[in-house]
Amino acid sequence: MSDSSKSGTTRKHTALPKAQILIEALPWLTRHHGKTVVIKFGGNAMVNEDLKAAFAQDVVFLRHAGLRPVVVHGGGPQISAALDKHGIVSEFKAGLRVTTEDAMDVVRMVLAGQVQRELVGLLNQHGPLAVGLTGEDAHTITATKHQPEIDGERVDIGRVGEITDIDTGAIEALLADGRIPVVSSIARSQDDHHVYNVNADTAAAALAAALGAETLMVLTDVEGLYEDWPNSDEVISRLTASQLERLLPELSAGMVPKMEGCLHAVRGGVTTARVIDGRVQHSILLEIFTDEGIGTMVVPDEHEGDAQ
Ligand SMILES: Nc1ncnc2c1ncn2[C@@H]1O[C@H](COP(=O)(O)OP(=O)(O)O)[C@@H](O)[C@H]1O
Ligand SMILES: CC(=O)N[C@@H](CCC(=O)OP(=O)(O)O)C(=O)O
Repeated sequence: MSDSSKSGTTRKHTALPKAQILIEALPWLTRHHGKTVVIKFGGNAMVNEDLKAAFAQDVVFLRHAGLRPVVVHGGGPQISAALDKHGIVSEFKAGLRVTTEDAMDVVRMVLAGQVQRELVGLLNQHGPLAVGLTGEDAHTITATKHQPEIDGERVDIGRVGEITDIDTGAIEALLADGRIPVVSSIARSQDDHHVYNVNADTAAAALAAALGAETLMVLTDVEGLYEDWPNSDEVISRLTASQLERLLPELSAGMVPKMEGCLHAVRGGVTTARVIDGRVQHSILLEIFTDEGIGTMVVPDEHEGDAQ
């Protein structure tokens, strides 16, 4: 045997650890293959360009790994900044933006014309994958006027919508074509010819349930649901739907639509709903392909113990 072939058999394969990392993902790849994952990217998690680019990489990775990712995006801080420029003061009631007719135009401009376009652009740096739409398109999200109850009274908060119907046709067609739908949380109106502003967590949860998604993943700017916020940063790692239901009345601010959404999703057939820290680079991959599940996971009561 020549010296050169001998050295070939003993050559150190420096890339071997990479192969091991890839093969460790095999059980997760098998489990999630062909499954729909709805990922909500919150405006507060879009804190810098690197994170947004890593988010896009993760979503494209999921798509190439055989999953069917659907992105629903928020943009609360971006809307507030734009309203400020227009001299419109932002006000929230029951965790929802009071949306006048003028504010609605700005909301639509920012979500559909700015945030959605940016995410579509980032995803499409990896190929002709992402297609942006709003709930208005092809009747994807229909809503009626939402009047939340505050201290026992119905309150008018303007053009804020309560979802009455989801038509998954356009999203299903895009998924079947191998595309990544990127959905802005604006609904067509059931009542008139205008549109409604819908909280993006609520829209993502409703879409996840209607699509029969396996997972709803909500990326935000905290590690998950804190047990005793704001007094402690102890994260609740796992909750059943019933446990969450009991906890809901105690929750405040941005966590209300998120956790109501998670509950709606798992009660609507989604296997797991997770709130995870969007400030951690590649948090989506960590969550889907490793044991190191981070954040808060909500599971249906009957699946307690077997969802991962
Ligand atoms: N129990 C809780 N655990 C974690 N965060 C909470 C809790 N209650 C309220 N919050 C607040 O909710 C915020 C996340 O909601 P929100 O600001 O709407 O984010 P996003 O733009 O991602 O939708 C957190 O930054 C935190 O200030
Ligand atoms: C009715 C309502 O409150 N709509 C939200 C829609 C955007 C959103 O939900 O963005 P985040 O996910 O970043 O919070 C708003 O106007 O801020």
